Amino acid sequence: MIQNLLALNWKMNKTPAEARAWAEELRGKLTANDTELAVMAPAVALASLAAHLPPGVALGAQDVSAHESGAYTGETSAAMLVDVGAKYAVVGHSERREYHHESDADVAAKARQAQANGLVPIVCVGEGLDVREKGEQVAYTLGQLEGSLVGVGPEVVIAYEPVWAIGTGKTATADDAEELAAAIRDALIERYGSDADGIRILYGGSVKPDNIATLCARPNVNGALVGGASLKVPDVIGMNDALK
Ligand SMILES: O=C(CO)COP(=O)(O)O
Repeated sequence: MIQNLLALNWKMNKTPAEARAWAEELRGKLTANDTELAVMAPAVALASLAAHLPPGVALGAQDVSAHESGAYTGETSAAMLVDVGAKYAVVGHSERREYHHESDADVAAKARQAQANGLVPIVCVGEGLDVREKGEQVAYTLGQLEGSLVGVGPEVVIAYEPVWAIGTGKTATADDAEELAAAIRDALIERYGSDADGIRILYGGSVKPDNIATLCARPNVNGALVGGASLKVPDVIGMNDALK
């Protein structure tokens, strides 16, 4: 049985003060279940969250540099993220791929760098609307996955996020999510053998308290990567409770 991961991607929302208020509001409200909860916060909010998150809630970054250290103005290294208490780093989110032109090779380099420093990369893949309309979502997404995992070990989380479902209110059906998650699982088994057994595959795209249970009930979907619904504590409690 793989433990579900509820990964909250705040994107570019919340100052450190707002992050602290969110963490304090969350305190005492989480009922224990088998789900791991993790917050992917803006880098400048990580220290504040590390000091104020309820025990057991993990911390993550939304990106990480592909480089160890040095003259890379504006970047944040994996070692810095580990030092501030992060366990995870999202890599290859579709917004990074689109707005920052990150290629699969860039994403793989970031994932390798994360792993080399003990961070668990959450590698994002998923097709756009044009690909979905042509029915080519499986081949496209598996191609992205292959390129994004070059040299990357099995200590990884995969997030399937169809771009057409992100922030649009259009959720993939549980069948859509499972179709891709199962294909991703097969590709991971081919790549890692039995080491793939424990790899969590998340679904992301307009996940909310009222649809998360259905999406994550499928055998190959082991949690969710949530944007909009991660910002308000009652929604987070609702999603966490729904995964019981
Ligand atoms: O991009 C996402 C999480 O990484 C999904 O965002 P929404 O949940 O807002 O659709």
